[in-house]
Amino acid sequence: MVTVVSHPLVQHKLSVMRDVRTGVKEFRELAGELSLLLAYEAMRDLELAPERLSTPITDADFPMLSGKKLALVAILRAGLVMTDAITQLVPAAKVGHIGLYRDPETLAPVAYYNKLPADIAERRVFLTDPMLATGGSASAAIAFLKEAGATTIKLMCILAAPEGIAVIERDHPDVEIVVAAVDSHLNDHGYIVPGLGDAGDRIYGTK
Ligand SMILES: O=P(O)(O)OC[C@H]1O[C@H](OP(=O)(O)OP(=O)(O)O)[C@H](O)[C@@H]1O
Ligand SMILES: O=c1cc[nH]c(=O)[nH]1
Ligand SMILES: [Mg+2]
Repeated sequence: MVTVVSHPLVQHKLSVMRDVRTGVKEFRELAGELSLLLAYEAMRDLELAPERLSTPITDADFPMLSGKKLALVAILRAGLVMTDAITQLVPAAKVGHIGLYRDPETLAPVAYYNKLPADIAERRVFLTDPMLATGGSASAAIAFLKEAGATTIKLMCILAAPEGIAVIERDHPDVEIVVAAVDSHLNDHGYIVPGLGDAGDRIYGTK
């Protein structure tokens, strides 16, 4: 299942990120802001349970988060800016990191790091990566999470290509995707068109 967050604030911020004139500082800030808005949508179905509390006026039952605890997992590098932002909303969430880069020739994901919370199997996982292009990186990351025992996984991306969505739906039909926009297609180098360029390079200023 794919949820496209069509809220005007999300769409405006994404358009500014796409603009080639947007510099590193603003791009990184916008990626963080968009991540909060995507998380608001992705976490819409978190469970609540009534808890007895005292206001200054009286005692009553009020909704508090219940159910599985949360884990945020970043696909390095670019997913890091998303988990960093989202911890503002859910400070008790544990954070995992999966290091993957895409081989520029084959476009296949290459794994170089993997550090997940020990109790990942008991947590609801929100996997972050700004870009879902061929889907190879996200599919490999989800496979790592499942090997580690995770059963409830949502993938949060800023931008996706139809090709990447199709790969996740094929490899991991149980994983929901929350994204700000789905673009037209991939170019011959595996970049999303019209896209926003290389997210990692634009976040960290490495090009
Ligand atoms: O869907 P895919 O075709 O796998 O492409 C998407 C991946 O490419 C980018 O990472 P990149 O390989 O550039 O690594 P980086 O974040 O370290 O720059 C992006 O952040 C995704 O992880
Ligand atoms: O368009 C793309 C595709 C993969 N990775 C990116 O950062 N951008
Ligand atoms: Mg990159």
